[in-house]
Amino acid sequence: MASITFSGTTGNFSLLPTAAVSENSNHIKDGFNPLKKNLSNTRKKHNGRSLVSTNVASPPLPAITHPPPKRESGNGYDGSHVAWTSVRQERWEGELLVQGEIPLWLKGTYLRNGPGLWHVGDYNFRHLFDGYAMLVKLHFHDGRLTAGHRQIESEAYKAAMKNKKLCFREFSEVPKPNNFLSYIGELANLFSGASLTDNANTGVVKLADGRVVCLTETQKGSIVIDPATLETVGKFEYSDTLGGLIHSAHPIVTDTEFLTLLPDLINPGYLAVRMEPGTNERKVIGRVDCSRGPAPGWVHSFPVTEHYIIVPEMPLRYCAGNLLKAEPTPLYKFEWHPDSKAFMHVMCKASGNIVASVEVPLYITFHFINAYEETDEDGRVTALIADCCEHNADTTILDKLKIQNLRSYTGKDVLPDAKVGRFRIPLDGSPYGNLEAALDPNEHGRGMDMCSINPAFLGQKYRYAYACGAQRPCNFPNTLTKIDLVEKKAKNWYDEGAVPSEPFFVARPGATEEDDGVVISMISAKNGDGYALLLDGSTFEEIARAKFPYGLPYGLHGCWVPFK
Ligand SMILES: CC1=C(/C=C/C(C)=C/C=C/C(C)=C/C=C/C=C(C)/C=C/C=O)C(C)(C)CCC1
Ligand SMILES: [Fe+2]
Repeated sequence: MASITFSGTTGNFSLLPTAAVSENSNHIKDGFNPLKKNLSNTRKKHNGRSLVSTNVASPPLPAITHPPPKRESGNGYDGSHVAWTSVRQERWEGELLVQGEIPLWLKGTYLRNGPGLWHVGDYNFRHLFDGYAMLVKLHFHDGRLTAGHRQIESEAYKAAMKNKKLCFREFSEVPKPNNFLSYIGELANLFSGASLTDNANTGVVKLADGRVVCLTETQKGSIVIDPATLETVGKFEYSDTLGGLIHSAHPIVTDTEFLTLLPDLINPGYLAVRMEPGTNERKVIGRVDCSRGPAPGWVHSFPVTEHYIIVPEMPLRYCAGNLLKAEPTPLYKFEWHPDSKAFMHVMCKASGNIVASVEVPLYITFHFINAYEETDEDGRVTALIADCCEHNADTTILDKLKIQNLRSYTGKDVLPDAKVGRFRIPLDGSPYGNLEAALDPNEHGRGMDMCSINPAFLGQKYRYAYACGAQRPCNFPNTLTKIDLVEKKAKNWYDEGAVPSEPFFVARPGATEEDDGVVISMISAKNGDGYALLLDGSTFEEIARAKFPYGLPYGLHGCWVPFK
């Protein structure tokens, strides 16, 4: 009888395949079945029920595995932390044993998207953002937790699995042409967008009409999934004729609309567009022209206030030349143009008119946290405040996120400093805006990214943000941090050697305080474990955790699908 162990290159990686209770269960080496370990270790009474980690709810599934790449491949892989180790199984589902108490009001599914597979065959990808998208779900019901993961079946992923090689252009990876003719064909495909990836590995949003869409920065990488099964339903096809190839990876999604920005690489600028629930048609609200620089700035996310869309224009700009290159450049598809300056543009949501375009200090941000309007005593809006995770205008963060750098941590403090950058954008016609730290960055170890807020405070004056900070030395943000923007203080959660993913706030139904709710994160632990963690949104103390039967790779952004 064939037996496959999943002992990985880390030596501490264990994975309970979905096939554990299926006809494929012979694929698990007896002494290595973590289900057995769980059964013996974790039969406990909880809320009067006997809880064991079991996957009996899962239907028999094919055991599609992703064998780890050979160590000898010579491109930097040393398998040092489970956060940066590809998941071995295409999918899994099961109930987790919960330590602590999950509040009974927490009913629904937390979904987290992110790269989960960083190799095809023996070829290792170079950058964190190259990995093939993997969804993780945590389904909370009656104080219990059913979890799972599944690869998103994008064209890029399916083609790589079928042909055992990279077939589409990813963030830093480009497929190797077989010959000169195919190179020419490849260039043509690039202009049409055909060779760009649809690997939707960045975020996941629940639209007001109930559809759940995974996203990346290519428009074609908008993929509808089923939040219960994590199955790939199909492409989200935009029915309009706006064209373009890329968009912001972080649309603003509310009960009434979906707003996003489409950078225009031909006539440098941005289109702000709106899509109504139940439709696939984006309509133009307005346009911002870039007055300086050869191309628009990278726009991974953007903030909104009640009445305005803020269009950030960073000096880290898209670069058509770099898009065409076969090998990654130091700044990938982008270029740093400090001479072209940095701007914040303000567009009226209702009219599409630009009401301010101010020059601001140079900055680098991927993630805006929130924004709101400042008013005078007559209720007139005098300025906008926009907060972001700001990397001190230093582009080196992109390099630090190379997989090889993440995997080869030596204990030295190499994470570049970051802060909560607070922009003040005057609406009185002044040409300049300010950018300052909203609190002393030492409060959060000078690490700052992957943020969430109470969604009821979107576009409103707010007090709390949840993000990943740093406890130094480190090479990656390693704390969960609650930022109090009024007291200018941070409270940090830390587990030595652990890599936590974005803390996601879910408000308690009926809450009247901004921080009344829970914060969900998934942790890739030092010993190779993976666990879901629940912190109290107010005290920031742990209230529950639940261990997966396998280690979790790092993930990016999540969303909440409430139980109906
Ligand atoms: C595939 C193409 C592109 C893809 C761009 C992608 C996938 C961008 C993803 C960006 C992400 C996930 C940014 C996250 C930042 C997180 C940070 C800084 C965390 C820091 C921690 O300290 C384009 C580049 C759009 C070009 C076309 C092809
Ligand atoms: Fe992001």
